[in-house]
Amino acid sequence: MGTYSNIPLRERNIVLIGFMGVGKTTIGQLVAKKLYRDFIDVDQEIEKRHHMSIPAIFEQMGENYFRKVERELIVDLCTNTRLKIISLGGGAYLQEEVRNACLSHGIVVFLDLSWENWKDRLPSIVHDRPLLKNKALEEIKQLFELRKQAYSQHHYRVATDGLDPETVAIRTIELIRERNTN
Ligand SMILES: Nc1ncnc2c1ncn2[C@@H]1O[C@H](COP(=O)(O)OP(=O)(O)OP(=O)(O)O)[C@@H](O)[C@H]1O
Ligand SMILES: O=C(O)C1=C[C@@H](O)[C@@H](O)[C@H](O)C1
Ligand SMILES: [Mg+2]
Repeated sequence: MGTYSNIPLRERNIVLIGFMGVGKTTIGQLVAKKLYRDFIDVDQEIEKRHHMSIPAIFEQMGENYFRKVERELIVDLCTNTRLKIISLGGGAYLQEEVRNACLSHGIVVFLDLSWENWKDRLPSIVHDRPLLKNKALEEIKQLFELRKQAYSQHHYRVATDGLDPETVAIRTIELIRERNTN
């Protein structure tokens, strides 16, 4: 994986990727707290800037508009900030420009939850994820499988099945530390 940035490893943003509901927001907050770093959740940042919820943005402005705003924000954060913990929205990483910016300037961590475990989480997340609404489980599974290809482009992978958020956060930090100091 090419690295074209001259940002020192220890200063790079840590970027969490993975499917909707795997825990990017939850884990990102914990990692930031443990490392005494600022946390930025891209979905929350877009909601704040628009004074609107993600479902409302999708409904009133459309998904294409959301994707453009999401892409521009992430490229800006990757290029112009350091030392942050950044949680992406689940679909952001499907955009090539986003992948390139994150991989070049940041440390990309893929939170990997199996489909079997993920589907138990669906009832708790469906209400505010417009892409999950009114979809049959089989359709969601196809989306889950389809996106694996993009998520496979990462620096680190943390398998999260059966682990509570605290443990996932600790593993994430340990993994990055181990590799960066060896
Ligand atoms: N390791 C975990 N074990 C159990 N539940 C978890 C874990 N991580 C997150 N959750 C729960 O799963 C739900 C989704 O988590 P979260 O919002 O962090 O996902 P996300 O990856 O940020 O989703 P999105 O891509 O839509 O932003 C929340 O209810 C959260 O409490
Ligand atoms: O996976 C996706 O495409 C999305 C995930 C959420 O984080 C939000 O960014 C939005 O609901 C779209
Ligand atoms: Mg999130």
